Amino acid sequence: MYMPIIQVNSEDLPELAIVCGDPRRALAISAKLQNAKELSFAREYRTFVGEYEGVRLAVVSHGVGCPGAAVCFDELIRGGVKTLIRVGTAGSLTKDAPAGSLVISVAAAREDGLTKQLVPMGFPAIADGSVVDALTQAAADAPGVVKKGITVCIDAFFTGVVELPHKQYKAAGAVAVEMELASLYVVASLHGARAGSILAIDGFADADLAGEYDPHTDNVAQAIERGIDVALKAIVKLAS
Ligand SMILES: O=P(O)(O)O[C@H]1O[C@H](CO)[C@@H](O)[C@H]1O
Ligand SMILES: O=c1cc[nH]c(=O)[nH]1
Repeated sequence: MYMPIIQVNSEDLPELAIVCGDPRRALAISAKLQNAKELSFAREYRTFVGEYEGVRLAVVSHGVGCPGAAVCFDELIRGGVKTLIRVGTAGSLTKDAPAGSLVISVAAAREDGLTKQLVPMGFPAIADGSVVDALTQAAADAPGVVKKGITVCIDAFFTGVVELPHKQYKAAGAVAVEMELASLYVVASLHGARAGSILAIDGFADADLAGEYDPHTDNVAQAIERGIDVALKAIVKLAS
């Protein structure tokens, strides 16, 4: 079966996948695979396949925001992918997870516009327990701060004239903010796939904590690198 948006044939897709926003990050992850092969680069969707420690996986970029990412997740799952780990970046809501930390997301608050068009708002956007466990075990030896918690998925990155709900989610104990996990968890649940995520913190998203935003530091780059390594180790655990 041909997946018309990501432009990949289902016959070429393995059952495990790492997904990420940035096509350049997909390329960087593919460089850690054996026998890596690029299948397509259509719009923001760049797809590689390869092996890591003998396990076949795909690495696919999904771009920024739930609507575009959901198209990618939907096609991957319809193409036979059964397990997806998102390796992303996020803004922190807690002093306990400063820039350079890693966050394992257990569930996402649905502050996006897309998933309400798929399921009623009462439906939770939740990570799969086995994926969370695999990420937690894989991260046990990772240096630096690794925090586990609820994340917020929201469409707005910059503020307009309406106040964003970051303060309320921070007060409720959410740990980080990003832009695609509601769609990943909802689409995976709707189609019987399992999904989870590890996020590198690139600054504070809450105005009370935020300083100058610079996601391009060595500290953040190293956290992304650690997140990729944790996700690859988790993929191996989930394959067995
Ligand atoms: O680093 P990625 O995976 O792109 O994730 C985060 O970064 C982007 C915003 O800069 C959004 O896609 C957000 O979810
Ligand atoms: O969505 C995102 C991603 C990274 N950092 C943020 O503050 N927000």
